[in-house]
Amino acid sequence: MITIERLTKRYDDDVVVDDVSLEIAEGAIVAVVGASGSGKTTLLRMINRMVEPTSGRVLIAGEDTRATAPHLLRRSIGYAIQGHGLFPHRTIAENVATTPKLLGWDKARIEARVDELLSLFGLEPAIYGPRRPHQLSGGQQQRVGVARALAAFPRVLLMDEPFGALDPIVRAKAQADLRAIQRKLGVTVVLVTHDMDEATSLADRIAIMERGRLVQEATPVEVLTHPATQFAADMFGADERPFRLLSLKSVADLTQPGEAGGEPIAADADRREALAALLWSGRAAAPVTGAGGERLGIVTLARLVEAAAAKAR
Ligand SMILES: Nc1ncnc2c1ncn2[C@@H]1O[C@H](COP(=O)(O)OP(=O)(O)OP(=O)(O)O)[C@@H](O)[C@H]1O
Repeated sequence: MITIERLTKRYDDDVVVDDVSLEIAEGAIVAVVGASGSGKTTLLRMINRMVEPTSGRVLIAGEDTRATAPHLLRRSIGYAIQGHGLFPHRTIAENVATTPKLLGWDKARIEARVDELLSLFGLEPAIYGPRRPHQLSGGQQQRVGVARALAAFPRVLLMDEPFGALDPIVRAKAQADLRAIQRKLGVTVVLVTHDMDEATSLADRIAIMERGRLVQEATPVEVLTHPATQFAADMFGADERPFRLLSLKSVADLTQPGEAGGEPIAADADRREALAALLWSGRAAAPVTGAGGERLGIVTLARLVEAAAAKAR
């Protein structure tokens, strides 16, 4: 749905994005990761023409982005950044309404859309709509930033470290919200992040940048188990890899018949959580329960340890 073809950006003699080609499927979440200065933000900003490529092109739904004036293109592509970029003197409702207003939607339609989005992000419209950004917490502002980016039904959402400033608990909630909302709206997301857990848990595919070049583009499992370069391996941390691999799948299909005592583990819990629960409580197995609390069997420490090995994928 987004086709990036031989995209290059040069500043004088500096090649900051170097001949990058990438296909992004409709409705996918792609995380772009890489060291600081590797060209992630520049790549992202070439998609909505905030930065004009030196050469190469971007197609969205088959259409060359150069066919549309940049300011019009940006109305059809959501953009959310760290620090939210909210207009401080506008209310939350006005912030979310920014693009619909530019598009000339009528008042009733804008109001309905603002209410819908604020509710979707767990912000009561009557309470938060009239407030100014400084009257919200960082996590709430971040959600407004994403709501604003989604207001005019973009097919593409670009996110540059949108959760970077959030504490781990709020961040996990924001990531879960994004996942749920993305699935609901079917929007294609390109997400620049420094957080490898975020990349592995949120993204369908991970694009790894190294000095302007795209060195690997693959699923999280592939990136973890078959990193294309030493740098790609280092990025995901040798000592973290087994745990990240475990976090990609639930315990459901490791469940086996048997009896075990103690606190049960939900079948949809991820395997990393299950391993932590067993290690922490000093058990070799735990009961597994379904959505309705029914017993499905047990998961053992041994199965989890087996599943953490690269060859187990
Ligand atoms: N307008 C510009 N003029 C000159 N050089 C630039 C410009 N914008 C970015 N660069 C350079 O391009 C390189 C890539 O920058 P970019 O912001 O894309 O990297 P990044 O991977 O997003 O980094 P970070 O993770 O630190 O945000 C950097 O070396 C940066 O200094």
